[in-house]
Amino acid sequence: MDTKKRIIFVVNPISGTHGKEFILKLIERELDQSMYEYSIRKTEYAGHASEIATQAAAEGTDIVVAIGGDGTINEIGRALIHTNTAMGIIPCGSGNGLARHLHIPMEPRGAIKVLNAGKVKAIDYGRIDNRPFFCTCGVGFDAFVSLKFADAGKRGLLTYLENTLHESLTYQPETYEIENESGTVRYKAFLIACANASQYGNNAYIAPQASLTDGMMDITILEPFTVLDVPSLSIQLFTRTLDQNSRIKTMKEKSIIIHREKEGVFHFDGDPAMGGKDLKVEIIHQGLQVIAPIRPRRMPSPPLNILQHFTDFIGRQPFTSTIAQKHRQLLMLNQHILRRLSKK
Ligand SMILES: Nc1ncnc2c1ncn2[C@@H]1O[C@H](COP(=O)(O)OP(=O)(O)OP(=O)(O)O)[C@@H](O)[C@H]1O
Repeated sequence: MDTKKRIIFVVNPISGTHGKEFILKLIERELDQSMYEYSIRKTEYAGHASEIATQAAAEGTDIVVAIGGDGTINEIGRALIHTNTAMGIIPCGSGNGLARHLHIPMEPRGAIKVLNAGKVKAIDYGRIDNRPFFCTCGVGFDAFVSLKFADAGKRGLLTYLENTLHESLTYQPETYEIENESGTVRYKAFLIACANASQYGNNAYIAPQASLTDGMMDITILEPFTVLDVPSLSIQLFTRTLDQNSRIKTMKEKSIIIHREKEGVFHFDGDPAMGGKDLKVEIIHQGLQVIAPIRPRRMPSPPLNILQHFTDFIGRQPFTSTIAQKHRQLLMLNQHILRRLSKK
């Protein structure tokens, strides 16, 4: 009887970085084929990764590996929750928040080694308005940016850049009420982030204390701020100390309801969706199996030089040959710059 485990690699050809053909060759060379038999599927449209993963789980596939970013991970993760199929990750997005939190190496060879080690770990996931998320979700400026970003393809790069940058400068904080078991608290906020993982991606730690296994979500509320707050907020975002800023309020909860003045956009793992005035956000403990490093590498000391960090980020963006890919990468880059702006 064949005792090899079955893996399906799901490639999102349009996600952030890395040439995907190179990764497919590496898989052939580096994956332990005495342990695994594998197949590869490429997504053809948004939502396709979810369909592939749902079918894989129904067929009893052992592991579905996302070759993409947090959007692809969301699609695959939500199809695998509460199944016996584990999710693996070869990080290929522009932010890679979940993979970074799990200490999965950013280089594909290292990520394949993690698959070969085959260590399965159960992690929590969240739901906002019944939509699963694995990294972060929220309302406010971030959700607004995710919506602008989703519309960008239809309206063209220049219009997108112009509108989003302009609106980021004039974005007005809104009033929200957060209801938990002990009552309701009102906040005026630029954004409210509900975090399962500690970061948005690119080591931007919106919820530095968040854990994927504590059954709780870390809520970060960014209250209105002035230009004088910008330097400390931006440094603290990248040095895992944002929770020390006086403009930031934090809570740890299993479940909350966000009440807002009107219906509108929220985001889940960076993708926008429209919702009503009241949004239930909750964490489900250990609902997803993931393949993660046996012993996470020690966390590096907090980076002190934010400029270096930003330069590293810019330097990591490859320039690919087709105009469409360049277009998309520019959009990605802009999205991440805006994400940074939104935390300042
Ligand atoms: N073949 C496809 N055509 C169009 N869209 C796709 C296709 N496959 C997947 N998608 C969508 O592409 C979006 C972006 O992918 P993903 O989030 O993985 O990359 P990223 O945005 O570069 O990474 P990150 O979220 O880490 O910044 C996802 O929301 C996914 O639904």
